[in-house]
Amino acid sequence: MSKTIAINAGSSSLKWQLYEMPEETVIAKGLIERIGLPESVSTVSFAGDKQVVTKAIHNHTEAVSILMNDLKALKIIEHFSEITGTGHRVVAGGELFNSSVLITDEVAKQIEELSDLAPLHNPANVSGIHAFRALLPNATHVAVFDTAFHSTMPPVAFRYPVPNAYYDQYAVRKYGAHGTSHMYVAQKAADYLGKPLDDLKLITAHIGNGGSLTAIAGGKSIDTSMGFTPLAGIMMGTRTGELDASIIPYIMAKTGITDVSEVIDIFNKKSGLAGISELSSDMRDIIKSRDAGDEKAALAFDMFVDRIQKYIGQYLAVLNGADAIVFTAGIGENSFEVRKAIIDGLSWFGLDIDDSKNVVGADGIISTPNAKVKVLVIPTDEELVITRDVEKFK
Ligand SMILES: Nc1ncnc2c1ncn2[C@@H]1O[C@H](COP(=O)(O)OP(=O)(O)O)[C@@H](O)[C@H]1O
Ligand SMILES: CC(=O)OP(=O)(O)O
Ligand SMILES: [Mg+2]
Repeated sequence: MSKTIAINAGSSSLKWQLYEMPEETVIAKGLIERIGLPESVSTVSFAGDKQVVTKAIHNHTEAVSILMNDLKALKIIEHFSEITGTGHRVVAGGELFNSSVLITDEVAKQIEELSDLAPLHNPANVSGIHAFRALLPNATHVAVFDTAFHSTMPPVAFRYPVPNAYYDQYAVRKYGAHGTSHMYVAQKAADYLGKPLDDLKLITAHIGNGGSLTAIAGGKSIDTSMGFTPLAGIMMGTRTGELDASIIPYIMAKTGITDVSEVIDIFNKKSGLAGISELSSDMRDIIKSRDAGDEKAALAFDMFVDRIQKYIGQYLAVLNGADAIVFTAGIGENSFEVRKAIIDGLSWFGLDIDDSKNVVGADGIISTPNAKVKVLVIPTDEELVITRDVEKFK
């Protein structure tokens, strides 16, 4: 018996779970959310109790300190040395990492150097790695990459139509993200549908603060909406998703911004739901304001839904039809409003939501029995996938 902790740093959150392994028993888990927003919330569940603390948490380094402090203060563990394994979600592995690896000084450096491919994420992932390697010098530390699952994409999907030299010399290509989540919910969907994953065509929609859709055939990622970095694809909490690259020099010329990284920073951090609503990046806030009559929040909601519908349309084409669409992550798991708005607009494709199943706490199939393409809600478990990978190195 030994304890392993999985650390999942997202753009707005830090999720962790401490497991007794190999039993996969969850000893305690935590969710630090709304990082960087007013009223961040830290929730720890342990021994049947739930502690919820609301306070400003400015960045992921602060979130990691809170987590470490809680482990001892809440008596979840007596000594840090009880933790013999740590698994770290790393968003970008580039072409260097196609599977999980043991973290050495060299690997930690490489992950840091890959930050250009995930500027909101890899630096946060690295801060968790450094903190835990310093705290637990004798534990097994493993990096689990979001991009690994997408390494099966064919060139027709992962190449950009730019001159070949950019790929050949600089590896400019689509890498995707959220791979552990897409993989996990695809496997679960096969269980729900009662068919082998090998025989299924699925569209998985991981919709959180960051979000991506993946076309999965026979359990393999064949296309995904995130790109060279997690800026691409659907509209997100603070990110633009897809847009015409010509906008960049145009905005620079019009506004007088001279540093291109400033524009990219605006596209990463001040756009998406936050940019259109001028209110919040958080879908709960958007829905509340829309319902209260706020027009900008309503437009933000509608644009968000529109972009997801378009990717579903694309992937129905890429897969030449699909057996099911799976919703997961913060918004996909929790917002029946978002799910309904998306599916109601796709009835021509044989999608039909069952309102009595599309409710708070939905889990499993939420489409009607006659729907040609099934719709499912499956809570993701990136932490479990990460922890299982740590065990392979122990
Ligand atoms: N009950 C809910 N209704 C609507 N949206 C929700 C609900 N709970 C969480 N969300 C949304 O989920 C998003 C965060 O998703 P999450 O997967 O945790 O993000 P991250 O990308 O940081 O991992 C936020 O936009 C939040 O508003
Ligand atoms: C890659 C990415 O956007 O991750 P998250 O949704 O956790 O921010
Ligand atoms: Mg996430």
